[in-house]
Amino acid sequence: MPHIVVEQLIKTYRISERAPGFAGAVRGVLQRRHRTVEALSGVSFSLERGELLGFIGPNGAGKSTTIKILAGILRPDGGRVEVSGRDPFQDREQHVGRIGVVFGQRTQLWWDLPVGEGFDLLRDIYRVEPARYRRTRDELVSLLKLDRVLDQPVRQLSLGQRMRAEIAAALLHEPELLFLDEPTIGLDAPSKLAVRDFVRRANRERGTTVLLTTHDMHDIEALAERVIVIGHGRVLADSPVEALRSQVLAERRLVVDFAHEAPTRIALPGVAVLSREDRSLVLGFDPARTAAAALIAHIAAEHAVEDIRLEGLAIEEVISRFYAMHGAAEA
Ligand SMILES: Nc1ncnc2c1ncn2[C@@H]1O[C@H](COP(=O)(O)OP(=O)(O)OP(=O)(O)O)[C@@H](O)[C@H]1O
Repeated sequence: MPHIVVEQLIKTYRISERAPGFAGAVRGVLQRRHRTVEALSGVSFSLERGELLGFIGPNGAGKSTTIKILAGILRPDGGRVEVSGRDPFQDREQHVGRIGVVFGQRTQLWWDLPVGEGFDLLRDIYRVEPARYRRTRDELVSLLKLDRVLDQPVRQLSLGQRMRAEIAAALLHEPELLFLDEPTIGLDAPSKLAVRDFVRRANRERGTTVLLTTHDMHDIEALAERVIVIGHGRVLADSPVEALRSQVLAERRLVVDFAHEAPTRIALPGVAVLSREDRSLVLGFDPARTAAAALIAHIAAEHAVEDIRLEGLAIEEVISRFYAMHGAAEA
């Protein structure tokens, strides 16, 4: 049985509107006007135990709404959602004990309490058995390098320290499923690496299922094998990261540095010179017409070559092209 099953999920928000100015305020009191925003318009996917899924999409696509539904915080207006065979909203009490949630923009710790005391409170809330709690806490404190901040109130922590504390807090009760909503937002490079490394280990070593949303495509490249792209409340793609790359870019690039002046053309089907400098060429080629290996073999047989490398588009470029292709970004 999959860990998460989501079928045709629908969620609409009602927003009250009022006309500007005093008259608008008065009219608003007498007669409320509402507008609806369809955040999810039929989202379907499933996730197996132990998977690490990148859940991406432009601003306003519906990612956080989906996570809130999966976490049992929001009730969907339509469709089916099951996590470990349970309805997250209906079975909230059992559900919260099995999941961990990190919202990068919000804290689940107590602002004025020292980090260590916040952890102890979570132990009580989740009713974690004391010996087990100590073991898990000590492990998390050491892996996430939190020993020096345990006595500090959360409000005094740097963003990187706070995020590491948040991740530890979400894992103290050893959840089998972890939702990470923008866990690396605003972090410096070493902190990002530390968070990524930790998430990878939790997934590989403990088998924790992870659903990760992020705008940082390096997170995706470093962690996710599979991505779901959502836009305008719908799933636009659900595929391995590599497949997405080739879906966006049929053409691939080969850069060749020659030991002599670069030729002006390479006479093979589907191969074009994209740019040329005295000793180097950038070639675009369609791998369906000429495979990379055949192209490289052809060039090496005909010319003295100093260096040759295949170039893919950076994942960031792949995703932004994908959003553009599907008109996924907000207008
Ligand atoms: N509490 C709310 N009340 C009204 N509208 C909301 C609420 N929460 C989200 N929305 C709207 O629902 C849509 C989806 O929002 P959601 O936060 O799920 O997107 P997201 O993909 O997480 O975006 P981002 O990348 O900007 O965080 C947006 O149009 C948003 O304005």
